[in-house]
Amino acid sequence: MIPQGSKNSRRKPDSTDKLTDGLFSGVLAIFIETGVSRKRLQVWQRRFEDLGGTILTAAANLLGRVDQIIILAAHEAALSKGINFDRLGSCPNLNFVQFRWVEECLKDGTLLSYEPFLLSASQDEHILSTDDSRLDAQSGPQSDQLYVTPALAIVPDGDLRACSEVVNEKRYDEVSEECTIDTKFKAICEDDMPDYNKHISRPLLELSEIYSDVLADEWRSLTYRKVANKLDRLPYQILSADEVKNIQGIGKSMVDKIKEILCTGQLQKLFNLKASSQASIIVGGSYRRGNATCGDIDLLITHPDGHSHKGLLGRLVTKLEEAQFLITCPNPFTENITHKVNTYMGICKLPQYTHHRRIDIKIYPKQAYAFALVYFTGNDVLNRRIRYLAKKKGYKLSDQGLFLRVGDNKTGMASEVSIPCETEEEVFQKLGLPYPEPHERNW
Ligand SMILES: Nc1ccn([C@H]2C[C@H](O)[C@@H](COP(=O)(O)OP(=O)(O)OP(=O)(O)O)O2)c(=O)n1
Ligand SMILES: [Mn+2]
Repeated sequence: MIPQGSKNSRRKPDSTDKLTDGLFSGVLAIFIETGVSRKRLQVWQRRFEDLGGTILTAAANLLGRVDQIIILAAHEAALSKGINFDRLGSCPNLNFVQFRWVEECLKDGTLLSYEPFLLSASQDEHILSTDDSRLDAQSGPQSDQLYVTPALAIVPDGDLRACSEVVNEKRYDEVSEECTIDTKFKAICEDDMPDYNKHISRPLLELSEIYSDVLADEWRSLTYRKVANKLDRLPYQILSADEVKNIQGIGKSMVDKIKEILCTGQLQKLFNLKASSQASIIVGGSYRRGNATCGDIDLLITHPDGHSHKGLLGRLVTKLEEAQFLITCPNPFTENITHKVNTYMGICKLPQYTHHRRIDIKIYPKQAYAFALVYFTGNDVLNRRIRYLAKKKGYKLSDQGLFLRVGDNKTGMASEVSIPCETEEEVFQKLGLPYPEPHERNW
């Protein structure tokens, strides 16, 4: 539970306080579906969440966990549906507010006071339990039966008469003493919300990034990012996976992942993806041969799953440009469609250095990687020799593979399918050569 007054710099919004992105940031709400069209409800809910609000289900068990929550409903009668007041009962700032408040906030671009939009309700279980025959959702609660308890602070100062028809006079004083507009807004606006759930949201965000940057699965990436954002906005700490079931838009498989993070402190799926993804990267050329100086950087990349290398170069280059490592060139890509090799040829610079360096990044499919490694490790003299040797043996050797020549050697025609080699050792073996370590390839 968030102790009252433990948060610093909470502000009371005023009409000049224009908020946009985080308009509903830190606001926990339960939307009561009764008495409003599903479409309208969905529009409000989407806008509310997009602007930072968190929607909980009516079944949310928040006993002792939150100090501020609003119940949004079309009208007072709708409040009788589906709210478990036992579970919300210890929330000191529980407000019942018309949907119109959301609409007006959106129109105004500011977080408006609840005051003009407050609904009267009772948490008395005898009156508001869903199966209570005394409540009629169509005609609304009978006025003489509805009253407010101090814990349910819904009546604003100076507005006591407005509710006089439905509020038991005897309880009025208690209510007004405890409830002021200030307390209602106390927890809503926060300049710097503590990171209650970063330990859960961080691994989910990492998953989102891997899905987007490495696996090009934007849909999954978005799903994880959305859930991580929802958790970041919560003004309380999630202690059990059961609690996230009550947050709108978090499905069973996500609940399972959150449960795993809470129980084990990590996420096996993330661990596996990290272990298998950004691919296999080797710096080739003179660097790999161990030369003291290098003319450029030759990066060779593949992905072990055989297909995730596709589209990787674009995403990688974008990231490295964003990191200001790669210097954008006017036309940096050359794509060899026939052989499915992606090449970036450009310039790079580390932030702390003044010198720029030439860099080539080449991405190969897994089945060609061993041949590419041999070729781009070089040196060029060795390459010419082994190409010549391969030709004499009836093959054509390139960075793409080892192809059996067809017809007579002069035509240069070769099979389209390479002899499979997974490692450089195998390439040299197929050519009948002993394997030279990279540093032994300076011919
Ligand atoms: N005409 C060429 C050019 C290159 N290569 C192969 C062998 C090279 O070792 C490798 C990388 O090319 P580089 O031009 O980057 O050469 P190095 O990395 O060997 O040397 P440097 O330090 O000059 O970059 O590609 C080749 O076989 N024939
Ligand atoms: Mn080089």
